[in-house]
Amino acid sequence: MELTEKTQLLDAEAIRRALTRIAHEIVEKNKGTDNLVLVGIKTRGIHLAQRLSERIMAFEEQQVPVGTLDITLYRDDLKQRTEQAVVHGSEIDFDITDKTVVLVDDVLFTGRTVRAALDALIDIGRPTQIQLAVLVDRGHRELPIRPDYVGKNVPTSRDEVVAVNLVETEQVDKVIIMEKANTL
Ligand SMILES: O=P(O)(O)OC[C@H]1O[C@H](OP(=O)(O)OP(=O)(O)O)[C@H](O)[C@@H]1O
Ligand SMILES: O=c1cc[nH]c(=O)[nH]1
Repeated sequence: MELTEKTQLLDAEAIRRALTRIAHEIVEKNKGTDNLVLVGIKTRGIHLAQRLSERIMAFEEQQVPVGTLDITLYRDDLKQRTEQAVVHGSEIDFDITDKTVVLVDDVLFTGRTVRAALDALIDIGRPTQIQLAVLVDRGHRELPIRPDYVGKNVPTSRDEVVAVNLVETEQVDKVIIMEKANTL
């Protein structure tokens, strides 16, 4: 499937400002950083969680731990085109029981990845609360999942793909909409 770049949604400055705002919102909503932990969803959610933790350290002088979850979507039924999310592993070397866990991902679409992440977290421990932070909410939810913190809400068509590029993975910070040239 060919993808072509259509529009740039966020540049590096806009991503920086959105993450700074979200970092402040997380601390404000939770009245500080006590019992707060961040868990990033592979791949880019991990880098965003690390950036949020660094931002919180800069203005609160508190270290918020960052864990990671590795979740992959696969299409299990070509006829129904249903996507399933599978957890491949986690690196959470702290106890999440009695903690407020902020899950972090780059894009929220159907919600299937987040649902798998919620299952994985509940298997690992008993958090007091789980919140969700995403850089882009592009709509088209298939499950009753909503984010608590959003960098940008972007109305999209199903045929588009939102691509988050980060310095850590693509050597540049930008968010673009890609259009599918043809669909199956
Ligand atoms: O709400 P959903 O429909 O589950 O879609 C959102 C997920 O899709 C993307 O991951 P992708 O599987 O493309 O992996 P990647 O981020 O490692 O490229 C994105 O990073 C989210 O994790
Ligand atoms: O557009 C989309 C949909 C799911 N995941 C992405 O990263 N982009």
